[in-house]
Amino acid sequence: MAVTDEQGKGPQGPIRVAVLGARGRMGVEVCRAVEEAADMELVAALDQGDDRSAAAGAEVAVDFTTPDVVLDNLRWCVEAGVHAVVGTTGFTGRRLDQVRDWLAARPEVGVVIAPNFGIGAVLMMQFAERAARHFESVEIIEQHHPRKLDAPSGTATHTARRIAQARAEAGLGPAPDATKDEVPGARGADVDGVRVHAVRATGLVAHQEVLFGTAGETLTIRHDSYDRASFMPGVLLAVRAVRTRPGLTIGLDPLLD
Ligand SMILES: NC(=O)c1ccc[n+]([C@@H]2O[C@H](COP(=O)([O-])OP(=O)(O)OC[C@H]3O[C@@H](n4cnc5c(N)ncnc54)[C@H](O)[C@@H]3O)[C@@H](O)[C@H]2O)c1
Ligand SMILES: O=C(O)C1=N[C@H](C(=O)O)CCC1
Repeated sequence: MAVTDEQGKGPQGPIRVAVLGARGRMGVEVCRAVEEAADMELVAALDQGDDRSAAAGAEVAVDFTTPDVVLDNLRWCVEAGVHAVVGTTGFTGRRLDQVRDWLAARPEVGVVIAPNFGIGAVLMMQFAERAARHFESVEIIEQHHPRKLDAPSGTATHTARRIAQARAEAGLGPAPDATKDEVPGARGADVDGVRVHAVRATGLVAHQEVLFGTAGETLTIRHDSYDRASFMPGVLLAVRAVRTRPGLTIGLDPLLD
């Protein structure tokens, strides 16, 4: 593994980065950001059907593919000793345990999996977690472009889990809801007891509102990504950090702190 300093410019030069999903909406943006970063070098830009072994020369692989292929990519990275930064969604608790198992056999490898690399989105989730114990009601409304494959979004699912955990720790029960008669789906998905509503519309990129309510007041915490450029500072931050963070890091929070 290459020896590099904190900025990535070590005796062996810039951080060698491979991008998986390079022709996708995020992949194109990540390739551009890596090429523009003075301390990084794009050594492989791979998409479906390409030979993955071209990424073996990378120190860090960035994966923005699809939930059905990401685990296979990640397993390959860990086994090849390539650190991984993963933005692809679909990580259930079981999938994360699977990644931990692979990492146990390669403890020097680092993996960062973040449902959202937008700094504003990371703060929105932190604020929502902090507010959670003060409000009896909470619902999440996420809005995305219509070509998105998964619903609800990884960000909304992650936010809901964090809110549910904070509510449980505060001893809050289920949010009040008298609904008896429901058109299926009208009340959204139930993620750990938190209702999540997924909107898809042309013109949107990635947006989320967390709506809290209690007697006489509501609090809305909202984040908007209008452009995929919003994710790039977080992706580059993770690429720089992952080499010195062996094991699994979930979310960008520990890197921001
Ligand atoms: N964490 C974040 O901040 C963040 C931000 C945006 C999107 N996402 C997530 O990233 C993922 C990708 O989003 P997108 O909008 O770029 O999707 P996309 O469909 O535009 O791109 C996915 C790309 O992966 C490629 N691909 C499929 N199988 C592959 C394989 N086996 N190897 C290499 N490439 C393969 C596809 O051909 C495609 O080019 C989604 O899960 C999305 O939810 C996360
Ligand atoms: O465009 C997408 O797809 C996005 N996916 C992530 C999610 O599911 O939360 C992050 C936001 C954009």
